[in-house]
Amino acid sequence: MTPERYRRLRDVLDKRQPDLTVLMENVHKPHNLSAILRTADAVGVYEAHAVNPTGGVPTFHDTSGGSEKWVYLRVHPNVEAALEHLKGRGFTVYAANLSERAVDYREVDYTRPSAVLLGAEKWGVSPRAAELADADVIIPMMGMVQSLNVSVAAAVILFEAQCQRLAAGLYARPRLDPETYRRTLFEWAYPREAAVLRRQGLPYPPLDEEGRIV
Ligand SMILES: C[S@@+](CC[C@H](N)C(=O)[O-])C[C@H]1O[C@@H](n2cnc3c(N)ncnc32)[C@H](O)[C@@H]1O
Repeated sequence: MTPERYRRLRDVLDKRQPDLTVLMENVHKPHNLSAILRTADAVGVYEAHAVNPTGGVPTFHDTSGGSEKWVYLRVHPNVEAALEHLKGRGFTVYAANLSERAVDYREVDYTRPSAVLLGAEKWGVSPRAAELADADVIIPMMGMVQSLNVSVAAAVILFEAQCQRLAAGLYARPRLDPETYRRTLFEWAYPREAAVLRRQGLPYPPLDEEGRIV
């Protein structure tokens, strides 16, 4: 761990947004999942969510650019559990959904705790997930094709959120609580050591100014 690398990790962590996330409902193609995580990393999502009925760990593709190392992914067994988890943490859930009731995605205030729900490649957001979400948002389509690729839709909406959050100054100071920040920094800086300590149930040691284990 060089001091430069340690500074870079801190710079990125300083911009992480614990109250902005995505929920991928049965987005099963590894290249789509990976592309969404890559965008999530770019806008500062701290933890992303996926509903995966098989309960398995989603697989990644090289389109992720390694972003699965920097964005935690929490997998839920079904949409009910995922929505309960997010709403219990104060998130408003916006379903990116091509429905009659959907509002233009730019009308939403993403500076408030926001989760963007994305639907499966073929079927879109399920009726149950749409029913549980707080609102539907749509990216207006002016062409012949009805919908965007799911990872493209995610990028359009997440970068609107980034734009609003930049204007509101939400990237100007660290947003993670100090304990989460400290824990995450250790896991990013020393992933192998962190995994061993976790398995042993031991706490992470502190790091010095230059990122060395004390
Ligand atoms: C390929 S689309 C699914 C199309 C599906 N036939 C449908 O009717 O929803 C995959 C996902 O991308 C998102 N998406 C794609 N285009 C969108 C748009 N114009 N507005 C909002 N979300 C969109 C939605 O979350 C959608 O579930």
